[in-house]
Amino acid sequence: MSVTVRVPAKVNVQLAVGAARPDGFHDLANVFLAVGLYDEVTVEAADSLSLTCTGPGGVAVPEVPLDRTNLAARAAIALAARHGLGDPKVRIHIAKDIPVAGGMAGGSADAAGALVACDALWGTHASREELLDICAELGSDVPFSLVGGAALGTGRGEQLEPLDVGGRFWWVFAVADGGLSTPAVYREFDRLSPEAPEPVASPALLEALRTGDVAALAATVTNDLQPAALSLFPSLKDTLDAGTAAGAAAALVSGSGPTTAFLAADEAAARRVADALAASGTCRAVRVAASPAPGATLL
Ligand SMILES: C[C@](O)(CO)[C@H](O)COP(=O)(O)OP(=O)(O)OC[C@H]1O[C@@H](n2ccc(N)nc2=O)[C@H](O)[C@@H]1O
Ligand SMILES: Nc1ncnc2c1ncn2[C@@H]1O[C@H](COP(=O)(O)OP(=O)(O)OP(=O)(O)O)[C@@H](O)[C@H]1O
Repeated sequence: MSVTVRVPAKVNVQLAVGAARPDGFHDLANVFLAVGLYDEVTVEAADSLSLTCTGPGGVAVPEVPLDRTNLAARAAIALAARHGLGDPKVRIHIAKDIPVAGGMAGGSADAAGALVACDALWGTHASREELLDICAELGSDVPFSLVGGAALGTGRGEQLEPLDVGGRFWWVFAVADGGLSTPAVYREFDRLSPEAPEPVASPALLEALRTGDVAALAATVTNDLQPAALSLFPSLKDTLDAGTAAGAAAALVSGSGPTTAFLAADEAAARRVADALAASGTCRAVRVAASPAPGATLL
């Protein structure tokens, strides 16, 4: 028997970042929105833990580790340990469609997917709270990958409050040539903003989400990590400019980057922006997706 779980990517429509905490993390006001780009995690019983990963068209994805450091493997190990199952005897396959190291929480999605899939395979019946606890141990973005939709993340982003979304938002994502390390971007943030104020969610942005108002959301999206990502990856400015010139309602770096995100008025506008970005030569690939999207879902 095998179990497959589908998990979404995310974009941060507001990422307000405070000063570094003593534990090295940063307090956030992190408004997550799940978008309709998905990885699928399939698990089946085996003699020992093993992992495979393929991208679109079944090609290998060399950036993704296939050992026990992979977040999906770590999720299986954590669930098995909590339930006294020892080393997990499971074969995990990740069908990856979320850009890797792109600031879209692809690894986090795989962790949430593997957790839900193993829980179903093993019949461990973990409660929602237990699943969220394990997610938070695995990474700051992982709890949101489990719940999907839209949520305000506080603390280091792991404490979630679900948010209402009153409509559909269309996005274009420009995948950069190369990746950015999340810790490196946070370190650059510290260098550029040593006196960062306490992060606060924007009431106008939450209202724009609640009413499904694209123009209002476009006017209120912000990412405090954007200057740091641009400092480490200056050519992202060309991508942002190309999307803006093509008529995007808003252009921003997605999370810690280097994927850039463009909010469009509707699906037709998103397709036009995507075509212009693809022709601009400022990015490696372009994806169109709608939000919100559901969290980890058993198929
Ligand atoms: C940039 C975002 O993707 C926005 O959602 C997240 O804040 C990053 O979440 P993530 O990749 O799940 O991050 P984690 O795996 O928890 O942490 C990786 C590293 O990012 C930095 N980090 C992460 C989250 C946070 N609130 N403050 C941080 O400073 C720390 O250096 C940490 O060692
Ligand atoms: N299942 C996984 N999928 C992708 N990368 C993984 C996975 N497990 C571990 N990694 C490692 O994590 C790094 C970051 O990958 P990921 O795609 O999660 O980045 P990201 O989208 O920038 O994450 P975030 O938005 O949460 O900061 C990769 O370079 C890879 O070495």
